[in-house]
Amino acid sequence: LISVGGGNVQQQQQQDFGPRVKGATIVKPIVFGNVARYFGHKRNNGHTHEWKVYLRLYNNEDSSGYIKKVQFKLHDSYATQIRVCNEPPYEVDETGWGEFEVVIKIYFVDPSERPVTIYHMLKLFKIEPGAAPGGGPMPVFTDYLVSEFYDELIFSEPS
Ligand SMILES: O=C(Nc1ccc(C(=O)N2CC(c3nccs3)C2)s1)[C@@H]1CCCN1
Repeated sequence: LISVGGGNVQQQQQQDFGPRVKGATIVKPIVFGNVARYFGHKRNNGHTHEWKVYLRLYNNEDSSGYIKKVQFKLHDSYATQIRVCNEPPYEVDETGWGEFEVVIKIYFVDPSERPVTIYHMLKLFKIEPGAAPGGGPMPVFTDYLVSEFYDELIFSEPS
């Protein structure tokens, strides 16, 4: 569970969750992850897959009232390593050849709510037991792959 810092929200009413009750806790379910598709061959630039990394509210609820922006930090070999989404959909479409960690950072409308950082390991290949030398797992390029996780943003209303 991801707790969003102790914002002094009640005075500013920055987050529009509707009427606030003292001591209440607001839970916002989120989904983040990536989808990937194998091109079926290696391109001239060495890229083999297109992929999309994303973050969304679980039920696609409107987040504009309390999420200001979402940043995706890619590997430093990508042009513009930090991709910023100032409104939904919070996603980055790219191509590549390998898997690496993407750092997702959620900034909130209320400046007193600290940003939340999520680490997602980009997944392109299914690891399946294969005939790798030494019998280890053999990465398989499947045509389409989804690697998706659930979490919750917890906003605690100071009592
Ligand atoms: O793969 C891995 N790291 C990767 C980092 C970046 C990757 C990638 O796909 N690309 C760089 C990007 C561009 N190059 C030129 C213009 S954009 C396409 S892969 C690690 C290493 C071993 C296990 N996983």
